[in-house]
Amino acid sequence: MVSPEQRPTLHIALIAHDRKKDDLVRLLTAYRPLLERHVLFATGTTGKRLREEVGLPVRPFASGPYGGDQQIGALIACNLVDAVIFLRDPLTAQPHEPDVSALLRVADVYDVPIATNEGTAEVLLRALGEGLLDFRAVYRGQAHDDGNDFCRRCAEALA
Ligand SMILES: O=C(CO)COP(=O)(O)O
Repeated sequence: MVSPEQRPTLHIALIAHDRKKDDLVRLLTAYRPLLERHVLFATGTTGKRLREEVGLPVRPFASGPYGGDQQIGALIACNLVDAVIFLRDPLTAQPHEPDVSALLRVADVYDVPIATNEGTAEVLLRALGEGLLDFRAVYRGQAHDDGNDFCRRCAEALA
């Protein structure tokens, strides 16, 4: 039996569209002790709220409409993201819809567990707590393009 302290630190991306941000804040407040020991990053406005309202040490990326989804997608393409919680708003058109689709697509390319609604996010967080996502640490960093300097530098920056 592996104790929580022995478990690998995972890289988790956290994103929410505007009308889902309150839901994400509430959800992650409940799971804060679990998340604190992992490397967390988020799109700009989501990250600001998680830092200020939940107290999570979230690394900021650009705001979604300004390329934040693409930045996180680039990390996924380096296989540096182990799980994504992305509470999407399915009822509001987004100006950067192509970026959203691209993020979901690249997560599928790399088989990254991704939750796009609160129900699945709850399941993913419980799985994280049980160690069911630890296998991701084995795959992390195995980019399709070996010797990719961009990915190597990103990995160093996130370490
Ligand atoms: O738009 C987003 C995801 O597509 C989220 O971006 P923000 O966290 O900057 O609001």
